[in-house]
Amino acid sequence: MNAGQETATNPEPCVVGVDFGTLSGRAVVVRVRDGAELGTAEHAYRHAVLDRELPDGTGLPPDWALQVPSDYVDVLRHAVPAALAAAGVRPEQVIGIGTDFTACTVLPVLADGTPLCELPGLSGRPHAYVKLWRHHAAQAQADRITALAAERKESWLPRYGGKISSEWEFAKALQVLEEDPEIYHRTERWVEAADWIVWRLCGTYVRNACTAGYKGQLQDGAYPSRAYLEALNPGFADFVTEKLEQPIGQLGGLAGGLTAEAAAWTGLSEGIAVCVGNVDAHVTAPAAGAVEPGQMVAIMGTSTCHVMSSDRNETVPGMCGVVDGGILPGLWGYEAGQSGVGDIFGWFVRTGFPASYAEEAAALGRDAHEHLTALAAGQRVGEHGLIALDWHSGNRSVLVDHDLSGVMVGLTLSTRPEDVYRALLEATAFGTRTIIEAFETSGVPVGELIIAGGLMKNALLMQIYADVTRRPLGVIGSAQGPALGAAMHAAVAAGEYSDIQAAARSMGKADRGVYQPDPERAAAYDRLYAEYRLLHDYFGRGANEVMHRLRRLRAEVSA
Ligand SMILES: Nc1ncnc2c1ncn2[C@@H]1O[C@H](COP(=O)(O)OP(=O)(O)O)[C@@H](O)[C@H]1O
Ligand SMILES: O=C(CO)[C@@H](O)[C@@H](O)COP(=O)(O)O
Repeated sequence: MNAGQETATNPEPCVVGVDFGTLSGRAVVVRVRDGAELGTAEHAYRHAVLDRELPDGTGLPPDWALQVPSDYVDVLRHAVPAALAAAGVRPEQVIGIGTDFTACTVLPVLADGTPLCELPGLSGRPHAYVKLWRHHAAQAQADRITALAAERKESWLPRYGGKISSEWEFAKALQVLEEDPEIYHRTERWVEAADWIVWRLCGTYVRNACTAGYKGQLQDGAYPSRAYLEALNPGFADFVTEKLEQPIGQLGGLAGGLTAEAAAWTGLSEGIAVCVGNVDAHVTAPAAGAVEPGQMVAIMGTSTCHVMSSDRNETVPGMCGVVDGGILPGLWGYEAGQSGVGDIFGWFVRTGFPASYAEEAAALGRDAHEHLTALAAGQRVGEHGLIALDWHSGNRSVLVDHDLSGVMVGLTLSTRPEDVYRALLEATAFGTRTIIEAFETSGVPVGELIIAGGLMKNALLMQIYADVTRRPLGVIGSAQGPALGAAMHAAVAAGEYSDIQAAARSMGKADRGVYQPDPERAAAYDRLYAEYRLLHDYFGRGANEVMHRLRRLRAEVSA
């Protein structure tokens, strides 16, 4: 008997979680009692990521990454009914829906939530679209935001490890003001996609505490002041009061009831609980059962987010933020990350996978990643003679600089694709170790590492992370960690659990210590890591500004 058949006769309450990722949305139907995942479905965004041109062919400069908001609604229309059907669950059994989103993924809308890119005459204007989290073209604005905050000793700056990212709400909004003032002035609300989708579901705009804190610089109940914003750019002075401020909803809180329109899209019942929005990485921590201080969850997919709660509030260099209750109520939530991980492996597969390898992989029934991984798996540590920097999508922690780029040292005429691939896997592990060390040297202990996300299927990568970090690695017990986490928050919003910790105890899943560090390999990796840190500091901390010079040259030439 499959899960669907089982539940067709079982009236137990269920919740739906929807995870809005970089390329697709995934819905999962979850049983409230024990977190059993009864059915799931995925819907790819029709426009994926717009990084070269708009749908009408208007070209985009380098470092842009946009999305089309109607693609998100299509996920509600397609993935949710398909997940329900796969689960064999009747709509009346579903008592709540929760969502999570990539972040900071942010869009300009009118006061009623209409996206500007849907207005007549604006479909050819890049700044009218959603700016995806990995839109990195606001680095110049981010640099000014950081420099001015440092100069004025703004109290919120240390909460972000001393640097504000170009990925976040203020840098992206300032870019709109400075590059397309008309779009800026027509923007009535500058809204996280995480909140926009909840707005679409329940008709109420509630700003979630997670993105407000991590991406919107809301600390101790206040945003950056008007005087600070005015000093950045006089036209930006009223950004907070005019376009950003909104009542804050706590994670797991009730945003409203499902509207008739959204009930028709999803096939769910009108009026069921719609949970306050949340972020993909942050919802995954309770899904992996990580509700104790010091349990770090790394959500490894196209990028990696490291999230951890702690009872200590310390300044950790290059944090994406420390937010009170930012992951779990009552604890300080820390977020760090790497902007490119699976994306870097994907880039190499697209550009460095020869036809002869593709033929061999096809004959063996492997995809390109599986083939390169299998070829690289037999190597001893250091055998390929390579060391790489994992900055193909910039550096999010601890340097917080998206104008940095990738490096590969040690290439020879005998270097093979699997050597480069393995060096890239290792580089991302060194990036994670750099982040863990930043926590520990700042007085925030990291006890345990639990991995979630699509990359946990790569056993070689997991073993490399255990060896490089010298930590046992656990893995989440779900292929849909974020969607499960979103569903768990929905169960809290629907009143089935008193808080997310209680939901995590019944619904969260992880297998602890699946990968153990090997002392010999760990020692060999220490030597390579020392080389990584040399390159990291040399290219990343000002000794050699070549990466920035190359960016400028590229910008001049493309202009
Ligand atoms: N076997 C593999 N080993 C390493 N990387 C992989 C493998 N298969 C896919 N990838 C990479 O994983 C990423 C997708 O991860 P996933 O978790 O599915 O997506 P997302 O981050 O959007 O949720 C892609 O960037 C792809 O290049
Ligand atoms: O930055 C965050 C969360 O703060 C993520 O949404 C972002 O890295 C995107 O994550 P994915 O790689 O799509 O899983």
